Amino acid sequence: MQPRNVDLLVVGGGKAGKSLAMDLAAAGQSVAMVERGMIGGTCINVACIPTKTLVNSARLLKTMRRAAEFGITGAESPAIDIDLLRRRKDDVVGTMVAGQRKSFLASGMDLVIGEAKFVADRTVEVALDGGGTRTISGTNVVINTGMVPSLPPIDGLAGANVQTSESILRLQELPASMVVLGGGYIGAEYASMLNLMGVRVTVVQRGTHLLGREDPDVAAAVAEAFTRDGIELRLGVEATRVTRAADGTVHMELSDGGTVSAEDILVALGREPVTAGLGLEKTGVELTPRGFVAVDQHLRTTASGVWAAGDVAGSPQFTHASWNDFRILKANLAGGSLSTKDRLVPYAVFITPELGRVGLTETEARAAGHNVRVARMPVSAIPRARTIGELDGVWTAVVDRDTDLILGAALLSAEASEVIAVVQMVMLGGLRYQQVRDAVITHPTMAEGLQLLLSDAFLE
Ligand SMILES: Cc1cc2nc3c(=O)[nH]c(=O)nc-3n(C[C@H](O)[C@H](O)[C@H](O)COP(=O)(O)OP(=O)(O)OC[C@H]3O[C@@H](n4cnc5c(N)ncnc54)[C@H](O)[C@@H]3O)c2cc1C
Ligand SMILES: NC(=O)c1ccc[n+]([C@@H]2O[C@H](COP(=O)([O-])OP(=O)(O)OC[C@H]3O[C@@H](n4cnc5c(N)ncnc54)[C@H](O)[C@@H]3O)[C@@H](O)[C@H]2O)c1
Repeated sequence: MQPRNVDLLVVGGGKAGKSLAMDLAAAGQSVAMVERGMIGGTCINVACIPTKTLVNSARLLKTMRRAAEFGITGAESPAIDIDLLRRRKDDVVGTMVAGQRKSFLASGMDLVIGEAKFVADRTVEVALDGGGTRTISGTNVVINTGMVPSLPPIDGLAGANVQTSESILRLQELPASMVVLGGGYIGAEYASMLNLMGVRVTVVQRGTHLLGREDPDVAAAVAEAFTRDGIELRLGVEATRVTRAADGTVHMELSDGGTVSAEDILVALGREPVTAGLGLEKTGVELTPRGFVAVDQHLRTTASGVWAAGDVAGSPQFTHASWNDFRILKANLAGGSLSTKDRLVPYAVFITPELGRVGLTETEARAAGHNVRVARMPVSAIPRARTIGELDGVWTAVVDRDTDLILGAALLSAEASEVIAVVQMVMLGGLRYQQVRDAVITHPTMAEGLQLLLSDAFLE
């Protein structure tokens, strides 16, 4: 049977792919999108949205425990009800998934639920969810298959019935203790959240500091906050062997000869691109040495008419980066030449207090040859932090001494995920740091703290 040919075939309904599919279908193009089951993609189903919903509950619990400090009595013994917690998370996710399905169908796209595999040039065969197969080809094809948790070959790990960032969302009971293997973004967010929920947490991290991509002083401030809140950190060590005893307890042997035991284990050792088994060689798409789809700065793969976007294309692993990939693809499919080069991609790590990041770290700025000034300020200096009783954290910014432009910032505090967007806009607008320092900013807000940070008191 001849494959059905469409103007656009999207393989994997991630942020970039689904946005493009809806957009072009609504504009009248023939579009098919193949998705193997997670309507709306990773972010909505098993990543950003459920985790941040849970983080919100964990923070609320923390605030309620401090109620008396804020002059409120009657909330002395708040507790997590895991069933209600899961129900709220499922409600938030379910509502968003339902909304997505509606939008997909309203756009006029052909939504194909099943597993796609390339069988020829720009052509996939789909093993349909309901049984049977369908073959579809596209004049243009976008690969947006994302990433999945990786389980490295650590002795015993595969047989230890471990939790990943996906399975942990289905927990029926909160364990009394948890070892979190990996101190990157996922490990740090879960460690922080579980600890607030009353789980005794130990983080095992190979690197000498948490959040390996951050400056050592920023990571040290995170480590200090974690330790103060009762999280145990085992830094600079690797897990060498993992076993789960008959009573369910997990035992981990470490490279320094130490051991850690806990009721459960979360593995957060990074994610791997979904490219194996996709049959990409059948359509002439090459991979990078690490298994990502190789793309140029316009998101073109090595095969004519085949594009890739999001995590699988090696874009920064954030939903907003994939969303920006959509904009680039949309322009380039129409003959434009938008590029991923030099784009400013901020992010926030939703630990408590949270870390907002944009631009260069101090280490990166110095390595790039900038003549650097560093601003560093305890969050307790910000009036708003006093009124909300959130004094933990430190803000840093890196300023170019020659141009007075802000090169980057790391804000560890309450509301840092919001304030970092202000810094991003300052950077995008090319404002000098003095223009922020001397502007009129609403009092008392956390954003106002940027003026203090960039004043003589804190800028070296
Ligand atoms: C626990 C966790 C928390 C996170 N928190 C945040 C956060 O707070 N903020 C943030 O910006 N980012 C966060 N991220 C990262 C973010 O989730 C990803 O960067 C983003 O979802 C990547 O989207 P994407 O467009 O690459 O594709 P994805 O959303 O990953 O979509 C890929 C889709 O392809 C489908 N697929 C794969 N193979 C096939 C196939 N063969 N056939 C058909 N369909 C297929 C999959 O089912 C999936 O739906 C988090 C990630 C994790 C794991
Ligand atoms: N808020 C957000 O935007 C957010 C939240 C979660 C995840 N994400 C995205 O998801 C991606 C994946 O997150 P992740 O945390 O799984 O990966 P990661 O790469 O950030 O962290 C993995 C960590 O595991 C450590 N590690 C590796 N092997 C080890 C070993 N054998 N023993 C001990 N430690 C070891 C590494 O040193 C690293 O710190 C991130 O890069 C991020 O872009 C984003």
